Amino acid sequence: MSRILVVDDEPADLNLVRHALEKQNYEVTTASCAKEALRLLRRGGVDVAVLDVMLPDGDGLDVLKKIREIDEHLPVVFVTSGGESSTAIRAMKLGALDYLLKPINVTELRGVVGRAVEIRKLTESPVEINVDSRSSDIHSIIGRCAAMQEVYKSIGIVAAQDVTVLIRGESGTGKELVARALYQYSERVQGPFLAVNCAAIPEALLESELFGHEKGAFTGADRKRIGKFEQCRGGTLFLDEIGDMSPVLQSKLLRVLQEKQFERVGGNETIQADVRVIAATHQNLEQMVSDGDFRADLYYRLNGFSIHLPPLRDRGSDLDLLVEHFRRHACRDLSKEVHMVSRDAMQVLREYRWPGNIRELQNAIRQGILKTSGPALLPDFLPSFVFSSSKRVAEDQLRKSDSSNEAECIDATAITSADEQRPVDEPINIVDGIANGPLDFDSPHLYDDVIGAVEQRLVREMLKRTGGDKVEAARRLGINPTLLRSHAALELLDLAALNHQDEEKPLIRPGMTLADIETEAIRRALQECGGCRKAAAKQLGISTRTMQRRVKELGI
Ligand SMILES: Nc1ncnc2c1ncn2[C@@H]1O[C@H](COP(=O)(O)OP(=O)(O)OP(=O)(O)O)[C@@H](O)[C@H]1O
Repeated sequence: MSRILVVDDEPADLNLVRHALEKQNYEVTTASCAKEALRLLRRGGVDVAVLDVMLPDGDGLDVLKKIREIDEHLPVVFVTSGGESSTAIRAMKLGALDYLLKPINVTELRGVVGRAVEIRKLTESPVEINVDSRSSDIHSIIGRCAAMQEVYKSIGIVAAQDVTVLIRGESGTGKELVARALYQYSERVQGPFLAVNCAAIPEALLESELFGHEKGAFTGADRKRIGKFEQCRGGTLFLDEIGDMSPVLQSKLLRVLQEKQFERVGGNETIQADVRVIAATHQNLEQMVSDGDFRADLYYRLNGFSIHLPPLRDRGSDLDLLVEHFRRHACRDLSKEVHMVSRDAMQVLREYRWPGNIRELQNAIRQGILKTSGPALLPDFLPSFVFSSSKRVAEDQLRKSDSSNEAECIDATAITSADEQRPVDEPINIVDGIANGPLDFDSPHLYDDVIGAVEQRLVREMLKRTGGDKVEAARRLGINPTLLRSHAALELLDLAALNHQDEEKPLIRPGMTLADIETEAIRRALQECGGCRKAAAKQLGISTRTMQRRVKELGI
């Protein structure tokens, strides 16, 4: 139950507010002066304060400043008689949530306090962070970083207002989740919430999907169809990937937003739209406007209130919370008992850049849990793209592979010391001494082991000849890194250095599945195209819609 502190030195007003709020099932605490109010606030547990602007021992501005020292985010609602409104307005500029005029209108009071309570919930306990709670919902928004606190505040401010909201952020940052939160905390919560992904529906069908069509409107329109704007009457329509909307549809959407009217495709009847639109995009709409790909007037209309979701790599220790959240849910869904993520695996997860953000993290944890047989998720169980991008783990692996190679019959380093003594230009038989014992023809890794060992020897030899110049060594070897089999050879050449020189980075690495390779290809194309799916799709020779679908399916 939310606790409201009401402070007023006039007993009649104090009682009026107290009764009005108690009827709403709030727990109400009262005080008649600033000193008493601050004492109660210091004790904690207050969710919202409703304060008279003029108290016998201080005015609203002073009290607000002191409140802020105690509780930075406490929603404060001022109550004022007409004469002190300027103080109340100044207090709002200092961060008070709202102010009410005396005589108090109870409905208004309840509305403002209700909103304040929601904001408090969203900002102070916005997420399920009790990792042991079995009841926690997979759809909870998890995160405590400052940027996410801003998101919660924005949700609190705008959710209950019937305005269009634009949610921006890279793919997989939780835009749909936020849209649902906006809906959930809105007045329209009794109405439907419908979502349309503008990039996933073929252009020709999208208009009819949104606005419906009359029978015979076009070939194949054998019956009248009700579109989402009509279905969603009284509710909230989430238009995802708004940047992919065609110019014709952009105009039609603008009209709905401005005039709240539209016609079905092929129809004359004007239909009233009682729908709140929440739009989302990962695209740079400003750039699209200046390129002429997105209508400026629609952009301004949508951008009236926007919420920006930070990429996962900027969320600091929220990653740990999210990992824990997804571990628990994956275990529950897959009936696995993986009690923890090992420290090394956490390190790998922290070092990865997460271009696919939270969706990618969720999938990585799920895949890891699937592969884990013991009680702890270890780095080896993480998808290869996460694992192999961690430098520290790569070094560990190199050490491991070096030490295990020493013990095994296939040995890339067997004649290294002899090589050191040999003049640089003396001919060498690179396979000599590679196998220092009988080969295990039953080994499933025999090919990789033998070829990998030869590679290592070859790379070492070339590095010697180029005086350690890795880029030159790769060039002279004519190496296509995608074909290298041995991790140690890759490390010797220091792919990071090669990439830095704009050399090709291996797209295909040993152990990758087809899905891994596709994921990697899409991720790179996106990176090269600055996150623009359209351009990346073009680069890969697939349609934007296929790109859209694969990004979701592969959890990029
Ligand atoms: N803060 C968060 N806490 C917990 N789960 C989250 C959070 N943000 C996103 N997720 C989860 O990550 C996945 C992707 O989120 P969502 O679909 O909302 O992202 P999106 O930004 O809309 O992606 P896209 O741009 O690709 O449509 C979902 O499974 C969602 O539940």
